[in-house]
Amino acid sequence: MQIDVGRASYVSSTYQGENYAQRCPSSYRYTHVCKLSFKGFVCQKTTRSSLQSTKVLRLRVTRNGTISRGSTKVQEFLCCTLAKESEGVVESLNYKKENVGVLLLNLGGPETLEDVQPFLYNLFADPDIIRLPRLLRFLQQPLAKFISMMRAPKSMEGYASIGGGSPLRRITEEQANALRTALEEKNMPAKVYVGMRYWHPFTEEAIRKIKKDRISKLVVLPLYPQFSISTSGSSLRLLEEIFREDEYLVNMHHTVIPSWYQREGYVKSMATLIQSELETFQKPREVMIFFSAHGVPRAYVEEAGDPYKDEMEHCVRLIMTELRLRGIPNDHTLAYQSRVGPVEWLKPYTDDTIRELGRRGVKNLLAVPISFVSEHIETLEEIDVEYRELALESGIRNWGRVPALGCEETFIRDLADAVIEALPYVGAMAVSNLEARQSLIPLGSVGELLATYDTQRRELPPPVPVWEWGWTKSAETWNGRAAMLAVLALLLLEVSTGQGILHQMGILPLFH
Ligand SMILES: C=CC1=C(C)c2cc3[nH]c(cc4nc(cc5[nH]c(cc1n2)c(C)c5CCC(=O)O)C(CCC(=O)O)=C4C)c(C)c3C=C
Ligand SMILES: [Fe+2]
Repeated sequence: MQIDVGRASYVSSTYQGENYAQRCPSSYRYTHVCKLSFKGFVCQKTTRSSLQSTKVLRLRVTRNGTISRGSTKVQEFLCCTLAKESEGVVESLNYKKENVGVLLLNLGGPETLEDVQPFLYNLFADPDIIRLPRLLRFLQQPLAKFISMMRAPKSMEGYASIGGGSPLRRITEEQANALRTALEEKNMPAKVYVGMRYWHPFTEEAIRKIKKDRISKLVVLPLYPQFSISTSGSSLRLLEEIFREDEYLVNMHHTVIPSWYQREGYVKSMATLIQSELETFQKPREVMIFFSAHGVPRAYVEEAGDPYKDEMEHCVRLIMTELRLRGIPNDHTLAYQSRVGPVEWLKPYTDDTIRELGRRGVKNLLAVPISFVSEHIETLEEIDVEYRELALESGIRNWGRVPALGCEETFIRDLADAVIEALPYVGAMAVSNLEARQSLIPLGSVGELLATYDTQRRELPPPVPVWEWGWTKSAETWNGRAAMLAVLALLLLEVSTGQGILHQMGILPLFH
């Protein structure tokens, strides 16, 4: 028996009737367990690509060793598996060389203070951030201009305090380089591209490079561990639009890794960072582990079906389980930070929780930013400055913060494994693979993935106010809504009459 990938002799001598899982090194068993039985020429591949789900794929192997279903994917899967498992043993892999690319998607951030307002404009012009009723969609851009101008001074203050710009581009590019090296070390040479949603290098720039390099297989990897409509979802929607309009891209095989917080490498690297930061406290056992996730408006979860909250809670459980296995029994809390505007965001809020923990007599707090893998304004300013100050005022004596993962080795190596494991699925999901639907958000093509959630694209309350005043939360909410209506009415009037303050400021004509 022989399969025409990998080293034929290796395949024939070891796979016959044998439980492949028994031959895998233990570290490897977590990611792939392959059971190949050639009796009756059925090949069964069991993939545990995450701690969460076990996937089983049955395939027919013909008498001459070729696989009758999904042959290319499986051949490549076996190839990667063989190459990985028997590193140094396999000398030649005679499968067709593909031009593999990895596209890292991220938010992007202003690099200078002048960039802040146009960056905010791009963010608020995103219909996945401000979703207007169909009839008012024509107002998206003028509204984005208006809100970005209102918010820019406050945001600029924040960016000024962290050195005049966001470190996101630099860190993401370092991560891309590290991932390329890790893939090379795993015998899977690939080009790695960075595509930002709201600032340079924009997704469109990355796509231009991908086309120029004639990439034939693309793995799309949003750099958000957990999936949200407002982050990965928005980036993927943009990507889908770009793909749909381009003949080359429509035909290029691709797959998406929608969320990966459940991967062993991520969970373990987070646990290691927490463990080492705990050791900096005088009494590590008494420290409250305080997970602070970026919030989203509640309506995203409750009305549009955003899996973000579920994934976040699951993520925290996995990290805590890993810490317990390491003999770290500390208490922990999860709260949501960075809310903007008068609508309700996911609760509990980070600031309220810090005050509450202070009231309950907690004296040692270790903040763990959990929704993002690089340092950014919300770790460097909001957590390190604002929340630290609030914690000390609330009676917490010792404060610590876990650094973002950045280019941490185990993490990057695991991302490389995620890419390698995704490759067999490239181009495969258009056939509505049942196996892929087992996970919360399935691995799949952009189009199919977007169809699995938020199908109706319901209108959502705008998460940001266009104006804020008032003393109480409820007054703020109603003021916000009233102001929103007033501004919309003004905008409507301006658009219909061609006269008004925005025209005088030179804003509206830009969008005509
Ligand atoms: C998982 C992470 C993030 C989610 C979810 C998210 C949702 C979300 N954000 C805004 C509004 C703003 N976000 C801003 C910056 C920003 N957001 C994230 C991550 C998530 N956002 C990051 C990493 C950054 C920082 C980038 C950097 O430059 O370092 C900003 C700009 C900064 C500011 O003015 O506060 C805004 C505004 C909304 C409305 C939203 C969900 C609907
Ligand atoms: Fe944000």
